[in-house]
Amino acid sequence: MSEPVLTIRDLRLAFGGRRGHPVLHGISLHVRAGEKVALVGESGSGKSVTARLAMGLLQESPRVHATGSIRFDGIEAISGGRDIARRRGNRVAMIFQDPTSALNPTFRIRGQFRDVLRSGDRGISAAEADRRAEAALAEVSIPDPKRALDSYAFQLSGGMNQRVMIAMALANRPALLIADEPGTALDVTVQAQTLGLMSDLTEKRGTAVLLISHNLGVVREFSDRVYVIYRGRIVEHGTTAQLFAEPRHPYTRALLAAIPKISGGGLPDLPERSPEFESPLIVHEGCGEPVEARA
Ligand SMILES: Nc1ncnc2c1ncn2[C@@H]1O[C@H](COP(=O)(O)OP(=O)(O)OP(=O)(O)O)[C@@H](O)[C@H]1O
Repeated sequence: MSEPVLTIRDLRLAFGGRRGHPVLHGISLHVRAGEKVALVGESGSGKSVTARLAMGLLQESPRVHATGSIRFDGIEAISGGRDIARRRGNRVAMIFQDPTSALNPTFRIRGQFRDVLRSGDRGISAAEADRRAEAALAEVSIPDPKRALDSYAFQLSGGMNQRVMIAMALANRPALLIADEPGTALDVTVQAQTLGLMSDLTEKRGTAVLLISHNLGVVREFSDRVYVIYRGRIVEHGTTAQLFAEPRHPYTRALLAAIPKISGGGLPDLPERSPEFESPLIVHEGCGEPVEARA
């Protein structure tokens, strides 16, 4: 089995300092090279904060108290100091729920694309950056890449912006893409197209993906393995096949039992808390922590 590109161990997070509001209670997960892994759970369960910590986007805030370990290519992101983003370079990229607000409204796509490419290749000329940007946009089926490069995000549709964001995220060939509910801010058709595109491109390039989702239908289609998160704890993990065929945790069962009753596979209205949902973690066979992460 290949090495994990991302290994998260016993990740704990509180907002408002050490004695503040606890949000994560010891998350452990890993993503191996080329693997598609989903983190699924309802709103507020801690999916986005896990992704943001993995990207090094929360650590700097004085209100954030995080412990545990997030290792990416051997680089520690929790205790790694201020230059995490630089040292991690372009090996990890992220796409967000709402592409239009994730892109900078005051710069044309061309300038933003150049910045992204220059962060991966400092010596790249403007002409070469534009050539690569056009090729990247063509790859995500943008019909007129030159025109898209000359546009501002607000001049493009949500679906187009989503494609631009995928193209930018993959432009420097990251080893891992973290996708936080991509396209959920858009309509369902665009969301499905976005996932299809992301799936095709990452598969073609062998990019590992950590997909954050509340949508079990999407998870089933997209991922090889699934972690189910409930109120800041992983309650079950296994291969997608294992989890859907033989869900063992009461919370996972409750989620799955509700799928046919809801449109689009989103999470149903479950009771917010149930003593059953606090049952211990269940790990399916063959889905334990990687050996190298146990030490
Ligand atoms: N900056 C913040 N300050 C204080 N609390 C926060 C902050 N960001 C998130 N939280 C809290 O952390 C918890 C987890 O939030 P998170 O955004 O990770 O949930 P989520 O599972 O991604 O939900 P959603 O699907 O709605 O995005 C929530 O209770 C949220 O209120």
